[in-house]
Amino acid sequence: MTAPAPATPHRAPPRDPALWRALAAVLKLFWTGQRNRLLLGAALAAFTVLAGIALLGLSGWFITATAIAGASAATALAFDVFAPSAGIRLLALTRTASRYGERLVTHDATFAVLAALRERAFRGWAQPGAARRLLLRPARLLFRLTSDIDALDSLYLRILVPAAAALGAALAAGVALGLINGWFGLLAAFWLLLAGLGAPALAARRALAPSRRRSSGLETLRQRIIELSAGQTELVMAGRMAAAQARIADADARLARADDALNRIEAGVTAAFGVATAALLAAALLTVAVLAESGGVGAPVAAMAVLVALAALEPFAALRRGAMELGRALLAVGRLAPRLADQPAAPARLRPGDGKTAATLRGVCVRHPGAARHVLVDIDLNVGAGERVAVIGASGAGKSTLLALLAGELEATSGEVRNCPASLLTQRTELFQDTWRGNLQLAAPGADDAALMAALAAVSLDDVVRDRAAGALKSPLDAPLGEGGAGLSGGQGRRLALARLLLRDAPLWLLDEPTEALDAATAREVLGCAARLAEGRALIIATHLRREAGLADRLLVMDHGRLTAEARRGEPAFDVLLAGLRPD
Ligand SMILES: Nc1ncnc2c1ncn2[C@@H]1O[C@H](COP(=O)(O)OP(=O)(O)OP(=O)(O)O)[C@@H](O)[C@H]1O
Repeated sequence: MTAPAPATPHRAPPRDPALWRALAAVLKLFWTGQRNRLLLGAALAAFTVLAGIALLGLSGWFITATAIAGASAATALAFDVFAPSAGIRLLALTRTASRYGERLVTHDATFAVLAALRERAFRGWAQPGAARRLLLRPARLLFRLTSDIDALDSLYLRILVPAAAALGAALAAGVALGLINGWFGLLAAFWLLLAGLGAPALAARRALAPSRRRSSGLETLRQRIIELSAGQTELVMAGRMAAAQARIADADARLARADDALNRIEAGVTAAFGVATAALLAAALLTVAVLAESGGVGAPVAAMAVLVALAALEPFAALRRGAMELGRALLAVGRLAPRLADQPAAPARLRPGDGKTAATLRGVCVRHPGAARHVLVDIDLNVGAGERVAVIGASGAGKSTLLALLAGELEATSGEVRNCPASLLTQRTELFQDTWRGNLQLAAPGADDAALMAALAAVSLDDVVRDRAAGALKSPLDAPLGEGGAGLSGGQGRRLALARLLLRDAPLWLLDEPTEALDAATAREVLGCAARLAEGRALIIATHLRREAGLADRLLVMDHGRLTAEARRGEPAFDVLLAGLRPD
């Protein structure tokens, strides 16, 4: 079970220039990724809103004009009902079509951008340093990859698009009402912008803190629930179950408090829109009454003006949701931006080009990120092509770190590392709940079924997978594997890991305690398999076990991060060192 993680600290306040730079960088990714579709979506949204306002205005005018025209037979016969009703139908149809098109285009463009961002973020986290940090907090990685990226959809869908449509509405209403009376148009546009943008802006500002609290509260709640369900047994044994439940209840209560605060703000902004609408309605009625009194406008135009003013405020209400989600989106932007930036390419490893060397290290020191002291100190090492080397030494001496360095998972703090492409077999076999094919293709995404079956045959697992599939599936590789390789014996799991190594086809294999947890007979079988498959490759094995070190032609002794002794097969020291290792 992972150690309980503290609640995520709240990130920099929104005035932080770094946050605005990050926001600009994320918006730039939207812009460069899907510029045309994003613009088309915003244009369709603005058109939908304008068509809605025109529809309401024209309907008001038409109903009033028809009523007045119907007052006498002469005016009723002269009144043209066809042109306005055709206009109403046209507006209704185009509004429906453009709304449908807008939804399609904006969501399609947003999902395309988010999919690209998710891949970019994933690649960012797959960098050696970031991946190692996140492995300590896997629940956070999951949350960041899902919720944080999803939160970015509000930036375009719920903030930029409604804002563009609302501004278009204010402008169009201002011009339409200005044609009736200049001051009327100017003041209406001013009120629309002041109330329509002011209320959501105020709400967004007030909602920043609670929506950040909500987001981090949700992350903490998920993390604690995962910890509780993954570590139930340990918690019960340690008598800490009640405390773990209390921590979940506490996170839940914090989440509920943040939800309450957000609901209050949302209710407030809804009320503010109600007041702003009522004020606009009253002012518009008074204005048209005065204009009608002075003979400036007739009743149909007056009705149209009131409805246009009312309809123009409605698009601003759509900004309400964006305002509530701005805090969450900004928090996501702040957390994601460093991972979305173009990753500096890892310093190019120099590869030995002579065909005789698999790895050369000169004066190499390594320190783990955040650690105070070096784990590897002044390492000089030369491993020939096809050579088999075992690194032995006490637990914590730095053997796994040396392999991680050669695998490219860690960078040297100083010194020079040259090695040919390497594959690492870690101490734990990482197998996932997926098909056999999915588990194997992790090593070679492009490998076809024939190549995968050949790799399984090389480790004598082809019959096992055929038995599992029992002919019921299209391909034996479709057979499912349980989480952590559940359903496989320890030896089979290790052999499956060896098959993956084979699929990578690297000239240097790094084996970290390859048979540590296996019984002697299974270990011999796995080691025989590894020795056969590694033919022609260089092999570096980190081990405490005699049977594993016995594969090597040379033994290297590591002590507190330094290589302190070595012996080649045939030298008396080799047998002495081998004899000092743990027997089967
Ligand atoms: N990610 C890490 N961050 C900080 N320190 C680490 C990290 N990984 C390992 N260390 C430390 O580096 C030192 C060497 O660890 P390493 O795993 O390389 O030793 P090892 O010789 O392989 O041990 P073992 O035989 O038990 O596997 C240890 O003191 C360990 O605590």
